[in-house]
Amino acid sequence: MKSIIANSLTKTYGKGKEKILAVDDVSFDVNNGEIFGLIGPDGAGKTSIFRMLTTVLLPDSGSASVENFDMVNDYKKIRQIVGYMPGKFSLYQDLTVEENLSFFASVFNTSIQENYDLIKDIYIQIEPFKDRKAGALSGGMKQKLALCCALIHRPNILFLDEPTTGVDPVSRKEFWEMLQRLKKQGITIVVATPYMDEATLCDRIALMQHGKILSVDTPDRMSDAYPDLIFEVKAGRTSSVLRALENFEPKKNVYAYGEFVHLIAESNANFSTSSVQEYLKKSGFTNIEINPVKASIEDCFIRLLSHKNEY
Ligand SMILES: Nc1ncnc2c1ncn2[C@@H]1O[C@H](COP(=O)(O)OP(=O)(O)OP(=O)(O)O)[C@@H](O)[C@H]1O
Repeated sequence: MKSIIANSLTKTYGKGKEKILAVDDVSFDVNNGEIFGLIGPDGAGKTSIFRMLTTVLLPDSGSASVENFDMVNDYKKIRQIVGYMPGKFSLYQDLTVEENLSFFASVFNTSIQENYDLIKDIYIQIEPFKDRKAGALSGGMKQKLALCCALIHRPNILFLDEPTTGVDPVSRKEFWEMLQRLKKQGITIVVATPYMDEATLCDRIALMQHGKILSVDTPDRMSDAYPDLIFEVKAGRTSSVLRALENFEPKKNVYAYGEFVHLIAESNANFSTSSVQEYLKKSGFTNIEINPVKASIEDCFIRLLSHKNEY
């Protein structure tokens, strides 16, 4: 069963020369009970898609249904069954943790007690600070409170817009563990994130850039379908290795990848790791490390950006 079906959603902002095409003919669907990730850099159009699907924003054209409710005609019904955690901290800074939660519960005619079992795992971690003003919480605690508020009316679908931006790595990991637990309770989760490493924690992902979806699939299938060879190369300073390999042939692409440089070659290219070794040695590099690696989602994304027309 589909939780969300989006058909050719398009959204522009502004007029004339100022006109921005934020969402460009986007279609995708989300299965019931899955964690679906919209992955893309700032400005890709993720928030605009979320705002349309949660009925905060009307599309210029296109349509969508959420749990079989039409985004325009049934917007009131959709608002009852979705939880939305916006990217920017949306809670009332001057209200305490408990007051924020009570407020969001009252908006949906429910109470903290009624749905406590759903948020318990998360709320328990911030309950010791329930009398603290939300504005005085750490980033990780704010995020947990915002998640509790988005869940307090027991939504069928949870929309999380960049929930881990500005959160430390330990809290990020804990957050994703919480999402897996919510998924087990049957909640469909749609999460927008600019972090490529979070893509592998989703069941399926859509890679986005400039308002367009470039590819939709499971993270595993996406990386298995990567058609080229990737070698990670290390030999001292990444920037120097990168500069040197930019002139190496036959290569298809080369870019910095953490402490490595990723060198891409066509699978049928006359390419050997020893020729790269030789080339780098001749260019004065020592301690050269070169290994074939499997494509990460970031590699897939970079490829899609440079080969848009092939897809
Ligand atoms: N209210 C608005 N008025 C004008 N332009 C807007 C408005 N909201 C978004 N945009 C523009 O639309 C494009 C898509 O923005 P959107 O917020 O949907 O992307 P995003 O992927 O969520 O990125 P971010 O993380 O930066 O919010 C961007 O170029 C943005 O500047």
